[in-house]
Amino acid sequence: MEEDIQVSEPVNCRSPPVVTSPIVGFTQFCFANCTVHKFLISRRIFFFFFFSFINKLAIRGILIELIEVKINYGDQKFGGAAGVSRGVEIPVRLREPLLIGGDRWSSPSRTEQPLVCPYGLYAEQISGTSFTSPRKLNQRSWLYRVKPSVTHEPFRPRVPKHGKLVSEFNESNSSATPTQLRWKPAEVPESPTDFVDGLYTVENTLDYDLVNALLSSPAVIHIADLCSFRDSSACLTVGFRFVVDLPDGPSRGYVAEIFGTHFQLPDLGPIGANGLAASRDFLVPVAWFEHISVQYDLSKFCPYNTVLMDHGDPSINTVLTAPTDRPGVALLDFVIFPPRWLVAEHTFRPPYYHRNCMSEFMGLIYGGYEAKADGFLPGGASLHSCMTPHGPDTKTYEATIALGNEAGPRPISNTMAFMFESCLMPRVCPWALESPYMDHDYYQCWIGLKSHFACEIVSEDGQDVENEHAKKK
Ligand SMILES: O=C(O)Cc1cc(O)ccc1O
Ligand SMILES: [Fe+2]
Repeated sequence: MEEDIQVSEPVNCRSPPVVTSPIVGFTQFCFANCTVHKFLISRRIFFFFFFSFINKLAIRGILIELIEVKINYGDQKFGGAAGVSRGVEIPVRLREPLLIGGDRWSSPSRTEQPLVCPYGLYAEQISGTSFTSPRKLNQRSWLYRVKPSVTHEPFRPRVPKHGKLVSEFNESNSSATPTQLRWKPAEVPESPTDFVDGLYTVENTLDYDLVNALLSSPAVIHIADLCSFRDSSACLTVGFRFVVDLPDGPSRGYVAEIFGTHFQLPDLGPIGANGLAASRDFLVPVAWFEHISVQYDLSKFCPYNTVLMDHGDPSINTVLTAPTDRPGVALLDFVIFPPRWLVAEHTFRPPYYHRNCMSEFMGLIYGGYEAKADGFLPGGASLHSCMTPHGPDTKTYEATIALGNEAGPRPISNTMAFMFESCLMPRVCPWALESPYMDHDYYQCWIGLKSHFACEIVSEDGQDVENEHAKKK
């Protein structure tokens, strides 16, 4: 926008800034608790995206998983709280002053709202929680802008032509299924496709009880691959306007959007003060109008893992969590499966077979995934709904058993999978179920699991089990 000026280098921001203008308005009204979208984009776009959630007049948080595209905000300037995303409770430097020209402060020193702000800027508050939220939960930022954000023309609806981006869910556009679902990676379209047209909804979670009881507001999850470096995630705050640019060409990915609570770093409990995602690694621009609220390079994640026996629960690799009112129950956990060493002794090391009362949407950013020898590919996705059984495919199981108990420490490398784990029941959109990329043979990856049951006592070190395997070969 013409009145916007470029103010200073964003702190830690690695990609060079590109000045863009918002040209498209899009307002989304969301009535579900969780929705998953995928998108494919094939051309550079200038995109103005305004997620507006009006149900119960609440502002919510969006998580965008970024793979290859760069996101620039169209017109936000930050001073005061220094671009701290209200969507993520991360202890970043508060009260960072706005830099203009790289060396001068514009943040008012004594008050958020002086009669006239430095440089003649307008002060504008953006509230992430209700005014009266308890202090420890209250989130807001003060922005100092060339012009307040109210200076815009009326919004025009901008809906994708394909009609597969939805935010109001009902019996006709979504259904729940206990079947394990998996999608192959979709191809990036050859025709020019911008972020809006490339975005489509995979699933949502609608919790009627919660909605009816007004305990928690509906939420939407989108999924997308978007970033200029492949290993990055970003947390965007609802209500922010941003521009999506494609400095590195076509991209595809995952966007998860939630409504209900804000993302925050998980408590570390007995892990102690260090480990997992460190707050210092969340890149927060200071005084810049083109930025993502919070950007996080997944390769910085410090994974914890079992060091003696048994396979730990994936929650150990939670990057961000959006809690519900129930302790330990997440509206959405963002969990990753990064490169790491496997060292457990006398242990089945891959993910265990399981049924989870939470639902699991997974995607693969690059490499392979430890539980699937075939079929789960970068850009693909899987959904294991509440209580849906899943686990390693037959090849992985057999290969693991074949290694036996003498398998030494082994690195898992060149991999980055992620999971969106939600307490809500996912409802899948018909176009996702009927997609040509749907892997209709997914169930076959387990059908080959043989019975190794033997009516004899097997020793706990698994020796006899191995013999039994050997006999059956
Ligand atoms: O299902 C999956 O592959 C995700 C997952 C990984 C793991 O290591 C343990 C449990 C789990 O749900
Ligand atoms: Fe799982």
